[in-house]
Amino acid sequence: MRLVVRDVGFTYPRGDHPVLTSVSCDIPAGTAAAIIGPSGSGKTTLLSLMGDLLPLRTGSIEAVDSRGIGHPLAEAATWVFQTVSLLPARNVLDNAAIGAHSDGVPKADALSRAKDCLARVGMAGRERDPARTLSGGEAQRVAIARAMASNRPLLLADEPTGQLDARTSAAVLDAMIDARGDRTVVIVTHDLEVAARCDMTFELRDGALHTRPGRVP
Ligand SMILES: Nc1ncnc2c1ncn2[C@@H]1O[C@H](COP(=O)(O)OP(=O)(O)OP(=O)(O)O)[C@@H](O)[C@H]1O
Repeated sequence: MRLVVRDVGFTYPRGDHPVLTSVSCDIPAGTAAAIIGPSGSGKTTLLSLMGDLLPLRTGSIEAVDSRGIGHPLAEAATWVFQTVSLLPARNVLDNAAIGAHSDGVPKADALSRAKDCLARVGMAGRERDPARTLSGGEAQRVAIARAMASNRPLLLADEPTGQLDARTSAAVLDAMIDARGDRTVVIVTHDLEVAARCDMTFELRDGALHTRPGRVP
């Protein structure tokens, strides 16, 4: 799914100044894009607009398929949030399968996909553990596996590896990016190492996006 953002501005209802003034970008299908920028520059705000978690008032954001047909952002997007939420009493496998299953993937397929994605993020062998027994970084990896296992064509991730050490973070990101297929991945991060693993990097500064060189050769 191609993501086309045009002239997006945004001011919070009680905000005294615009967080975003004129944001534009065009992210082709199957691309992993990083959004970096100083704290408070509006990265999470922009990601929330991309996933229709905040109402868009100025500009446009479109998720367009290969036939040029636009799709509702809320239906196209799956999320990895900064603060992970898992169902604490359910096991790791059920948590990882829940996104795909609730989107209509038959249960057996959802479980098998979830198992594969858990292995990719280094959680093989932990499938039967209750989610409440996981560390923060393990829970974060299950949330990433849950998003990877879903069918949705747009993966929006807000600091997805913030609780992982550098080595695990690199391995998990590579797994997420390598498994993207046609899925478009947008990652908000402070970490330039994370951005360097993506195909494109945008810097959000003074309310606008600036393109930076992408993946480090
Ligand atoms: N609900 C809200 N109401 C009013 N202002 C808000 C709200 N949420 C965020 N802001 C403000 O909007 C600005 C951008 O916030 P946002 O969380 O998008 O930045 P960010 O770049 O993701 O920051 P960080 O890197 O610190 O997570 C900040 O000045 C913040 O205080």
